[in-house]
Amino acid sequence: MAGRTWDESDVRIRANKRGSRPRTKQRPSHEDAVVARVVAVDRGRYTCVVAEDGPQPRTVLCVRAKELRRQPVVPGDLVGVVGDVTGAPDTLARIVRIEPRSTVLRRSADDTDPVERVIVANADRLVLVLAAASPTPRTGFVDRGLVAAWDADITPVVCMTKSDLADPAEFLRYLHDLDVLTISTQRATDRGQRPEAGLHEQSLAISEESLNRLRDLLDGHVSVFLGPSGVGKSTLVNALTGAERATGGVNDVTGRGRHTSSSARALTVPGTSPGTWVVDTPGIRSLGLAHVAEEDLLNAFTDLVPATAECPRGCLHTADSPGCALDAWVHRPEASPAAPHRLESLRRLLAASRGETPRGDSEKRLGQGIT
Ligand SMILES: Nc1nc2c(ncn2[C@@H]2O[C@H](COP(=O)(O)OP(=O)(O)OP(=O)(O)O)[C@@H](O)[C@H]2O)c(=O)[nH]1
Ligand SMILES: [Zn+2]
Repeated sequence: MAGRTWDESDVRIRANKRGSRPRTKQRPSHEDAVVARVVAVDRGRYTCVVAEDGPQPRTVLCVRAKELRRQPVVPGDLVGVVGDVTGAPDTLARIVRIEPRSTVLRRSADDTDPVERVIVANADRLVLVLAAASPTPRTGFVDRGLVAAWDADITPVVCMTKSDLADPAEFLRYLHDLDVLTISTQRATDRGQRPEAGLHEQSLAISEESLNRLRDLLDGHVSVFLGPSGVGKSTLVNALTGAERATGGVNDVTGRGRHTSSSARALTVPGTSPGTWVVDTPGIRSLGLAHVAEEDLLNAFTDLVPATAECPRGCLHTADSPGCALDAWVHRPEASPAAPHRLESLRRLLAASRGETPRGDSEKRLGQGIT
């Protein structure tokens, strides 16, 4: 066999040899399926984009094949689609396969709800949106978001909006020792800078400099945006994507443009490379963490993990856990100067994943509220 190179014909020969197996047991292979990205889900109809990397991506409306009935298909999913995939009006294609997911962002309705739902697939960034002021940023929201992101193997980003109203630096210090990307955005001050006519006239204009930095951060990624009400998430998503989701203030008067659907949707970002998506999550304010295992959280603190070997069996590593080795370890010379802060962060996040909220009721509502 030396020097023999394999090619496609070899593969076919081997496949034929196995062809005597009863065919009925084999699922249809749908070799003709084209790969598409699910961008929106609405009452059994899936809006998918075919050829997202090509010069002419097109939108195709799909249903889910019977054999996939029990499997959730969510925005961000890459799926195999057969049938009429031209995207012509009144055509309906069929999703026959869900490609393996690189990540899944799940949520339980709250910390005690054992039922978890996949809300977005294949995201690699979770952008936690907070305002520097109005409303006052809450640490609980960030703690919970970080837990959700790390648990799902998604890179968290903290985005502070309204930095024209207050300096976000103080709040961002809270994230000091955590390996978290941060960015701040603000409204445009230049009165000459207007949103393109008719595009997002309802939205406040965001500074072009902020938007450029954001686009750099998002480029080539699938980013889920999550934020409490009123932080300016829609304003930001509109500015980035040219979408027209109603923003606070204006719609209250006109009642126009309010989207009633609360499911996530993926949007492209003009000015970025193909494959860049922003996933908007209207109506989802936070993520219940009932499904998050504490070990997974601990594993995000790679510097602290070895020290837990000295903990008593079953140690919860909380401040009042008897004999937790972490307390002493963070003050040892070999630990980094940041270690005590890191331990504080870990404990905060462990508390969040257990549904404990150290800061009273208003924090609790913000952290867990789902509207
Ligand atoms: N000063 C200032 N105001 C902003 C900024 N971004 C958004 N806003 C305003 O904040 C308010 C809330 O913005 P939205 O985009 O509706 O906030 P949201 O987070 O989508 O809120 P929901 O629609 O409740 O989810 C609006 O009046 C915006 O004009 C900003 O960077 N600076
Ligand atoms: Zn311990």
